[in-house]
Formats: sequence, C-alpha cells, structure tokens
Amino acid sequence: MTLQHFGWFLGAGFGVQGWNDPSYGIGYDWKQPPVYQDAARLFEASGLDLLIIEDGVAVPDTYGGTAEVNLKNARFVPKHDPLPLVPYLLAATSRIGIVPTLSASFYDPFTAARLLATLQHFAGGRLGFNVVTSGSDLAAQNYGLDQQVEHDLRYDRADEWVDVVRQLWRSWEPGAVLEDTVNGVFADHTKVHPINHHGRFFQVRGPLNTVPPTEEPVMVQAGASGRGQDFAGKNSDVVLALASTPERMRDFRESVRAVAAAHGRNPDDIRVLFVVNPILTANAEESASVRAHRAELTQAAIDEALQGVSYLSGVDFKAFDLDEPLPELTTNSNQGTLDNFVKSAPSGSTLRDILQARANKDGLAIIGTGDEVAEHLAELADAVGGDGFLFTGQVHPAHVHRTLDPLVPALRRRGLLRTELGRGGLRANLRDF
Ligand SMILES: Cc1cc2nc3c(=O)[nH]c(=O)nc-3n(C[C@H](O)[C@H](O)[C@H](O)COP(=O)(O)O)c2cc1C
Repeated sequence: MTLQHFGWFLGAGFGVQGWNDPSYGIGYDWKQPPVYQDAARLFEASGLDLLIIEDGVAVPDTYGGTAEVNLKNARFVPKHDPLPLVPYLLAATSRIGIVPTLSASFYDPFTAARLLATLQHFAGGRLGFNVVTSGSDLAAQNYGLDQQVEHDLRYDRADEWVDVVRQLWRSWEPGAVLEDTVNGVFADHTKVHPINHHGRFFQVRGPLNTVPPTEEPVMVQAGASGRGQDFAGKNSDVVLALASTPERMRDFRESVRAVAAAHGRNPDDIRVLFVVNPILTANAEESASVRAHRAELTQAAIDEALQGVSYLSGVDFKAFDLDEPLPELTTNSNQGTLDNFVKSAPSGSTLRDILQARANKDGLAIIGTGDEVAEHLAELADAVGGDGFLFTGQVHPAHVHRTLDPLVPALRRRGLLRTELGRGGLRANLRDF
C-alpha cells in the first residue's frame, strides 16, 4: 500500500462551526482562534500535511432571491477573513502546512505578494495559498463591479496575477541581503530589481518592498472546467478536486497532469487531492441509520443542497420545478461545479432525480467505522493511483475527534498515512513521497 497525502479542507471557512449540532456542547466560539488552533494541533499530530481554509466574499441570496436559507442555517455566512487567522495557526503548530484562500480577482498582486511573503517568513516554509477567481456576481458587486468578469477571462487575468506575484517574489536575487555590519551594507542594491510589468491586466513596477522568503508559498488551486484545469495545471503545486467515482478521479488527475506536461512542467511535481467526507460510526447499525437519514429527500435537505449549488453556480435552482426535466444550463460562475451537479443523473433528468441520485450515492460521504472508512480509502487510493485526499468537515473538536480518533490508527495500520510530518516545510512534506 502506498502512502497518501492527507489534509483537511475547512469548507465552512473561518466561519460558524457546527453551531446547532447538539453533540457539540458549549464553550467554543467560532469567532475566536482557539477552536481552529485546537483542530490544527490535532491535524498535525495526525500526520495531515495541510489545513486549507475556504473563503468567499458575499452573503448569498441566489436561492430564491433571498438570503433567508443561508442566514437561517448559517450557510456560507457568517465568515471571517482567513488571513488574520494564519499567524494564530502557525503559532499553535510547527510542521503542518497552513493554506488560506485568497481571490486573484479581488487582491491586487502587489498586496498579495507582500502579504504572503510576510506570512511565509512567519511560517518558516509552511505557508500555502489557495487561489480562487471568485465566480459570484454577488462577490464582484462588493468590489465595484456590476457583475463578475467572464469565466475564461477571469482565468486569463489570474494567470497574469500569479505571474506578477511570482515576479515580485523573485525581484530580490538570492544573496541580495548581506547584513554586513562590518561595512555597513544591509542589501546589495544591484541585486534588487524593479519588475516593470506592463501586462494586459496589471501594471506593477516592483521590486517587492520586503525580503522575499527563500521558499515560495505552495500554490493550491481547484479549477475544474477546461480553462480552470489549464490554470491549475500550469501554475499549481496542489490541485483540489471533487469527483464522485474512482474513474472520474483518475481521469481528472490524468487531465491535470497532461496540462502540466503541456506547459513544460514535471507532472510529478503536482499533488492532486480529492475531497472526501468521512462519517464515522460505531457499528453497522449506526451506518445504516445514517445512510437512511441522508437518503431522505426532506424539504430541508432539498433547500440545503440547492442553496449550495445556487450560490456556487450563480443559477437560482428555486426557479425550477422539481419534477420537470432540468433545461440545459451554463454559467459564468463556477462552471465545473454546475457541471458536476447536473451530471449526477442522466441527461433529461428532473431536479428531484438529480437530488435523489446524489442523496443515494451520498456524494463524497464515506460512512462506516474507522476500519471500514480506511479500507474504502485504501481501495480508492488503489483505483485512482493518485496522491491523496482531503477530509472535509467542521473543525469543532467534537467532530475532529469523532473523525480522526478511529480513522488515523486504521489508516496507519494499512500503511496509508504517515506517522510523522517532516520539519522542512509544506513543499518538502508534499514531496516526501
Ligand atoms: C475542493 C474545492 C475547494 C474550493 N474552494 C474555494 C474557495 O475557498 N473559494 C472559492 O471562491 N472557490 C472555491 N472553489 C471553487 C474553485 O476555485 C473553482 O471555481 C470551481 O472548482 C469551479 O471550477 P471552474 O472555475 O474551473 O469552473 C473550490 C472548489 C473545490 C473543488
């Protein structure tokens, strides 16, 4: 059995964690760092390579044209900015990679390069950054636009954004900093260069006004459409993905690796990590009852599913009759997310068919005892022949313990999960195997 890389994708972002789960008890405040620090310590002790913190910059009101379902159930909102959390997580840990999300559409590249350079110095090489292009018009309207820039153009812009960020990180040559106290020379000015970037989208003079870190932060990305995969394959160290079958996982990974090779990269430098949702139970009886509960298409379950896909795709799914075939849909928002949803059932299916197919298949859920979930992951790893997985879920300690306490030893017994993280930083850990 080959070792896999594991991480945790915090899909609720720096936001509400299990606010109405009765088993959570009291005493944890999602608005403060300790809940995330506790989780990060546990992830590190468990041998997870990285913790990725999702982000989004709007209060969704796509579903039915109102924010009611989102605010009532705390879905995608409220959410703090993930970047100020990073130093707290770094201070609480010493080996795990910390990966905040930031938007190439709304951060200008100089600000991003400087912020990430600063944080990477704090991180000692453990920083990553999840680059998103923020598909939502609602987000764009918070930044002075009437609507979001066209899908592929967003990625063209993001390509240039990444290029500028990296140029700025390279604007100080190695050896530029002398700190020569004898001759009174801090830095050799001949080794610090303006980048004078005049591109299609950005004009940036440079150089960066701080010392770039020796190890550039690890770039993470989750583009799923053709253009998104091209961006990810060209630029990313880690690609995040959702896929519902081993075949789709294998195909996606092959496709991203082929793009990377076409851009002259070594595909083995990329790690493609698939999101899975382990739901740990005590025995077969509990698993059966969890499955039965999840397969029920209650109004609450319908709202839950549709508010999510409505926001992420920018298409109001409340506008469709549940029992009519769904029309052809396209979006300027997250095309890949919309395609994934619609293709959950054969073409011509009704919305109810799609929801039922997803509920029956349980989406990304892997339900069972520690040994059963680990065995499932081992089979998946074999079938995909890939790099690893990201667990998703809230980071309330009750949930993290419930998930990892039985799962970690079961994964280790199968030789899937490392016993210790190295101290060389996130990129080094990702390249250990
Ligand atoms: C695992 C995963 C995590 C993602 N995290 C974020 C996020 O934090 N913020 C965000 O705006 N988009 C996020 N996305 C959306 C992607 O960046 C991307 O827009 C989406 O997968 C659709 O692909 P496309 O843009 O190529 O159509 C995520 C997607 C996936 C699959």
